[in-house]
Amino acid sequence: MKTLTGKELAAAIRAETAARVADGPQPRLAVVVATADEASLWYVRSIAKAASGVGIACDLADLGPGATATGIRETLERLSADPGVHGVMLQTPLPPGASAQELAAAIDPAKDVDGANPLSLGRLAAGLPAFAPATAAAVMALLDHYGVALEGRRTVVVGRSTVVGKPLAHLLLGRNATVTVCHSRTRDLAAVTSTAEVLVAAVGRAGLIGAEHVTPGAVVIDVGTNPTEDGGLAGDVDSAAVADRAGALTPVPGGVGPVTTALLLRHTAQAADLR
Ligand SMILES: NC(=O)C1=CN([C@@H]2O[C@H](COP(=O)(O)OP(=O)(O)OC[C@H]3O[C@@H](n4cnc5c(N)ncnc54)[C@H](OP(=O)(O)O)[C@@H]3O)[C@@H](O)[C@H]2O)C=CC1
Ligand SMILES: Nc1nc(=O)c2c([nH]1)NC[C@@H]1CN(c3ccc(C(=O)N[C@@H](CCC(=O)O)C(=O)O)cc3)C=[N+]21
Repeated sequence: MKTLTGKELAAAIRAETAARVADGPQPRLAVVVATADEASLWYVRSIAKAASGVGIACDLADLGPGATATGIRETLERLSADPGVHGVMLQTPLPPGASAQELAAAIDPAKDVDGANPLSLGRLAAGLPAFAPATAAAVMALLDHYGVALEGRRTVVVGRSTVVGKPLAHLLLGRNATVTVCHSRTRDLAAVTSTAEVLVAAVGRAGLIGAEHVTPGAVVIDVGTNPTEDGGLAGDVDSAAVADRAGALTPVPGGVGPVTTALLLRHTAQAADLR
């Protein structure tokens, strides 16, 4: 089995972004946070660090876990109207009573670098230019980087969230793949995923995908980032179990994650250019 690492691809995307940024005025990304979730805060810190590495300014608007939907909306509206800000991202999870889907409508689509505004998803579905959620874009970038053919091929996405599964299904359709989307109500998951030549797991359950879910030779992309008891990170795929069956697998950590962060920054540089 081949291991499809994301670190080199992420480094190449960051280098390309840094070169692009060096030519013009400094792009600015604003990240709105309203959570104490440790995994989420880790991601925010890694965005800030990577941004500074490529010459993008990163502002954190930390409203805290007690933030209200109104407070979050007003912050998103203010940042959307601020000509000095080029990218706006609303980090999830949000406090109870605040809906990411509803609030994301307050992000100017021109600054929606994580593709969270429903308008961005609609444009993506219609085949119009739009920012895709960085994670969905990262899956496509990894498939392209490793030369995985998509046209006409059977692809199965496990997970239908607005951040990953749904936008990814549209991106795959746009490349003429044959796409099946599974979720928690799917009957006999293994029977469906076994049809996949390309299988993407975006669920959030460590080790859900085992040998019985994978057909021999399949390319498997693991989006899951599940915290383990020892402070580590596990994917949705039981990598030891599928090692003898999969043709290729992305590792966790070191697979989709680093590419996601790099693409969020590329999107921010693009948003600054397009202004
Ligand atoms: N590396 C990265 O850049 C990123 C990683 N992630 C990770 O990806 C994973 C998914 O994230 P996200 O999409 O936000 O998660 P959500 O919880 O929003 O969605 C999970 C999806 O999985 C489905 N699901 C849950 N249990 C099962 C099951 N037993 N069988 C089949 N489907 C199931 C759900 O179905 P239903 O709709 O029916 O509830 C839902 O569609 C998480 O581990 C997250 O941490 C997320 C974003 C970025
Ligand atoms: N609006 C929104 N968009 C997101 O994209 C989003 C979000 N909210 N909320 C939280 C999740 C989680 N997420 C990760 C991204 C990168 C890594 C990543 O790079 N992880 C490293 C390892 C980290 C470690 O070792 O702890 C890796 O996979 O190599 C992880 C997790 C994006 N998310």
